[in-house]
Amino acid sequence: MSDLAQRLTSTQTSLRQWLFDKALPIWWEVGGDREKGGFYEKINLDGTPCDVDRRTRVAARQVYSYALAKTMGYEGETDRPIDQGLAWLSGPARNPENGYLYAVLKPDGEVVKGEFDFYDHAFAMLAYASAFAVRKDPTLEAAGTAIRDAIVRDYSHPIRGFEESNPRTLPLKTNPHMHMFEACLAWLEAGGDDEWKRIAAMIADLCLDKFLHPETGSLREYFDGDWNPIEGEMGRIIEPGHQFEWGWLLLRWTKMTGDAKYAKAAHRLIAIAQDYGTDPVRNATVFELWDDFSVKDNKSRLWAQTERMKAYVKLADAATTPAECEAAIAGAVSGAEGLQLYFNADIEGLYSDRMRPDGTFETEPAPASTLYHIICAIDELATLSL
Ligand SMILES: O=P(O)(O)OC[C@H]1O[C@@H](O)[C@@H](O)[C@@H](O)[C@@H]1O
Repeated sequence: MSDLAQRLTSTQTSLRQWLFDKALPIWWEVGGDREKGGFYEKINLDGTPCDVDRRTRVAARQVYSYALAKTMGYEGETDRPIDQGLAWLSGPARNPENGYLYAVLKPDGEVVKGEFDFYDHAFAMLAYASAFAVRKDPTLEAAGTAIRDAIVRDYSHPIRGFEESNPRTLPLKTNPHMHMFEACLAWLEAGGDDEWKRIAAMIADLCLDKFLHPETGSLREYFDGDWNPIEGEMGRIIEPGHQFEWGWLLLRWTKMTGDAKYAKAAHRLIAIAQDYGTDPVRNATVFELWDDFSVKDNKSRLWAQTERMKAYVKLADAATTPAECEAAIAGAVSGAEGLQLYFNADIEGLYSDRMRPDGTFETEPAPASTLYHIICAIDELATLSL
């Protein structure tokens, strides 16, 4: 067995064990709030729940995580966490007057941030898609499409894409579009209707036409109302984690559409994130660059390592030669080894979120929102073989 094949098998095995034996149990047994419903936002490093304000995306992401766990063959508890997350989304987090979701709640359900947040709604649609994929319950499809149709009705940009609020506030952001795209792809895979396809196609083209820098092919974050990069420093920010994440999505979209232009864009995004946004010394993808590819913020968050893995898995899948495939697998394995650096908490199943530029980690509670990234990357890695 080659060295790479050995590293692949070893990361696949140890990550799956960590996920099934440690992480999924603790993020339900401790992370699920049996009393007030929903999920705790974080778990303290001593293994106790950290009962701070809750972002709605956390309940949505936990639904996704436990639905995916079920499809991965995890035999622990999945139905109860899925039910508890869905109950939070359709209960305390939902404004009964208009069906939109509040973005942040106090643990007792009091609304902290009630304004429309496109990002959290994208995750709610992803949650319904993943629950629908494992249950085929038509009420889940109805809930997901109801959110989508309301957003199309109330928040469509006059030309294409979506607004952040109505009336408009700027900047417009690529990040929620990325997660809307992700939700659309999840719905298409789960058998959703053609409107998901229309929106996915619209976002993919908006990405290629406007989000990407016409000369360098990098993806920027913040835009004015006409989809030009916003003036000043904000318009120059590039997140390597997002280059990988869009790369992963665009490669999936290439497979669905057969159109090579999306793959070309994805290859470039992944190369940028690797060459300029990944520190070989720490084996860590960093947080932010400027659009000339100099480093803006050298800390490394866990989620970006999972995006690196996911992007390389899809590159391996799309490879046209054995050498290309092997290089992509090497990228995925290196991402997996980078991810494992974050699994350094005393209580297994918890993790660090932020690595400092010197390679040490911030000591802080583990965020629940990260499990969704990890499980997706582990599931993707499991598809590789050498
Ligand atoms: O910071 P949390 O909420 O855990 O999310 C982690 C990250 O997820 C990614 O998919 C991106 O959307 C990032 O912008 C975000 O920061």
